[in-house]
Formats: sequence, C-alpha cells, structure tokens
Amino acid sequence: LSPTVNFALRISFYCALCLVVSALAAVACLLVNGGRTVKNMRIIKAFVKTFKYFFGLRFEVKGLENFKVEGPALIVSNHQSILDMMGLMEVLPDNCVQVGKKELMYMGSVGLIMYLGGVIFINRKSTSSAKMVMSEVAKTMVTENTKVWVYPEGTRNCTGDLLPFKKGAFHLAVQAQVPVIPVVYSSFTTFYNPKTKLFTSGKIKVEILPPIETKGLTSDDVTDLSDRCFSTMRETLFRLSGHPGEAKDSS
Ligand SMILES: CCCCCCCCCCCCCCCC(=O)SCCNC(=O)CCNC(=O)[C@H](O)C(C)(C)COP(=O)(O)OP(=O)(O)OC[C@H]1O[C@@H](n2cnc3c(N)ncnc32)[C@H](O)[C@@H]1OP(=O)(O)O
Ligand SMILES: CCCCCCCC/C=C\CCCCCCCC(=O)OC[C@@H](O)COP(=O)(O)O
Repeated sequence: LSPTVNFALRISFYCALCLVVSALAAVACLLVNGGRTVKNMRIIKAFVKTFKYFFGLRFEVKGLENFKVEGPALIVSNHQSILDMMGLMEVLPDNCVQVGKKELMYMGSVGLIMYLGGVIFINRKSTSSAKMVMSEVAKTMVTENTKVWVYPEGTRNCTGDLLPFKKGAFHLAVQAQVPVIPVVYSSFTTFYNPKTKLFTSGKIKVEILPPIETKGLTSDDVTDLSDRCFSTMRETLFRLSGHPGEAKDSS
C-alpha cells in the first residue's frame, strides 16, 4: 500500500470507530445515567481506552498522583491531533469535563456522546460569548466540584512545538481560584504526520505536572500564569520528545 492510501485508510477507520463506538456508548450512557452528566465520562473512557490497540499505540504515563488534588482544578494540555482523544481518555480523572468548539456538536454520534458526557461547547468566533460561557463554568466547577480540561492552544498543532496560549483557560482558573494542572503529551511527529501522510504504531509519553496554585491571584496575574504554564509545558514537551537541546533554549 502506498503511504497515502495507508494513511487515509487508518484515519477513516479511526473516524468510523469513533462514530460507531459513540453510538454504542450513547446507548450505554442513556441506560445507566439517563442524560447529560459528567458521570458518563467513565463509560466513554472505558470504551475509548480500547482504541489504542487497534492502532498499535502505547502510552507511558507519569505523575497521575498530581491529579489527586482535593476539589476542582483546571487541566491544560497540548493538542496535536484528533487522535488526542485517546490520550485524553487514557488519563482522564473522575468528574472532569472538556471545553470544545461548538462545531464538534454536529459530528453525528460523536457530537451526541460529547453532549452526554457534559462537554462545554464554546463559540471560538465570538470572544464575548466564549467568555460568558467560561465565567459561568468558573462558578459551576466550584459548586459541582468538577475538573475542567482545556486545550489552551485553541486548535490542533502537530509540529512538535506549542502554539502561543489563548488566555481563556487561565482566566477560568483565576476566576474559580482553582489550581492549574498541566499535562504534556510527547510529540507525535515520529509516528503521525498528516502532511507527509505518516501514521504508524508508536509510543506516547504522558506527564501530569504538579498543580500550580492560583489562590489570591487576580486577572492582572493571568498573563504571568499563562507564561509560566507555557514555559514548563514547552520544556516538558521537548524533554519527553527527546530534544534536550531545544529544552535548554526555551528557558
Ligand atoms: C466514544 C468515542 C468518541 C469520542 C468521544 C469524545 C469524548 C469527549 C472528548 C472531548 C474532547 C474535546 C476536545 C475539544 C478540543 C477543542 O475543541 S479545542 C478548541 C476549543 N477550545 C478552546 O479554544 C480553548 C482555548 N481558547 C480560549 O481559551 C480562548 O481564550 C477563548 C475563550 C476561546 C477566546 O478566544 P480568543 O478571543 O481568540 O482568545 P484570546 O486572545 O485568548 O482572548 C482575547 C482577550 O480576551 C481575554 N479573555 C479571554 N478569556 C477571558 C475570560 N474568560 N475572562 C476575561 N477575559 C478573557 C484575553 O485575556 C484577551 O485579552 P488581552 O489579554 O489580549 O487583553
Ligand atoms: C452526521 C454528521 C457526520 C459527521 C461525520 C464526522 C466524522 C468524524 C468522526 C470522528 C472524528 C473523531 C473526532 C474525535 C474528537 C476530537 C476532537 C478534536 O480534536 O477536535 C478538533 C478541535 O479540538 C480543534 O479544532 P481545529 O484544530 O481548530 O479544527
């Protein structure tokens, strides 16, 4: 098979798997929990954790104990591909919902399962409406004791580096006065590259970093908080991906 055909087949299979398994998981969620609730994430996670075996992907996870903070927290991680959903479910703590773009809601059964799992949909094209939704989330995550997972780059980026961070995640953490827990996935570039049509089996290193406290911080500290997260995550990304030289340059 030519690499292009092989890539297309594997990606199509991934999408088909997502659509079919979402439909099955949706039935399970409705039967067990009856509607939209973060409790459904446990069911979704159990289904999605089997996906890696179809693609020969292995995850090596470090730092899971850093998720064991009392109460709500904001999780930020790097976002490389639609394949990230597998890495997300590999480590997802209990009572945790993700922030996603609202377009994802219209992906058939995949949109339905996201809705049932409690995913918070935002309109990226309207900063004011996204801000409003997220300030509401800042209140509910505290009263309902949930964690929220945001991809602060705001879009997929599979270059082996990080895009500059958007501010929304950090405003959310400061408004809710909850710690920020950074999670870093090693670069996919050795086994996955949509530009060169590469998609083979591979190993992904995942590291959950220690929580960064936000108690007492105000909106004036958001930029600083975001910059701190960015530099520790970038350093970790380069270390996990085996570019020690670049890690030194970025400090
Ligand atoms: C069974 C198997 C199938 C599948 C099973 C799936 C299961 C379930 C898995 C789900 C998986 C989901 C995966 C989703 C993955 C994505 O969809 S990623 C894309 C969507 N997510 C994001 O975009 C999050 C990150 N983005 C942000 O936080 C952005 O800041 C926002 C909120 C969208 C705003 O966007 P923007 O206007 O472009 O951004 P930005 O420049 O940051 O903000 C403009 C100004 O507003 C300020 N600002 C921003 N936010 C705020 C705020 N909240 N308060 C006050 N000021 C603010 C900024 O500080 C900035 O002001 P200055 O500092 O320049 O003065
Ligand atoms: C009836 C409609 C049928 C629609 C069929 C669509 C088929 C697609 C099926 C499965 C795809 C699996 C998607 C898993 C979810 C991953 C979410 C994700 O990673 O979204 C990308 C988003 O974070 C960033 O958006 P951009 O990089 O800015 O873009």
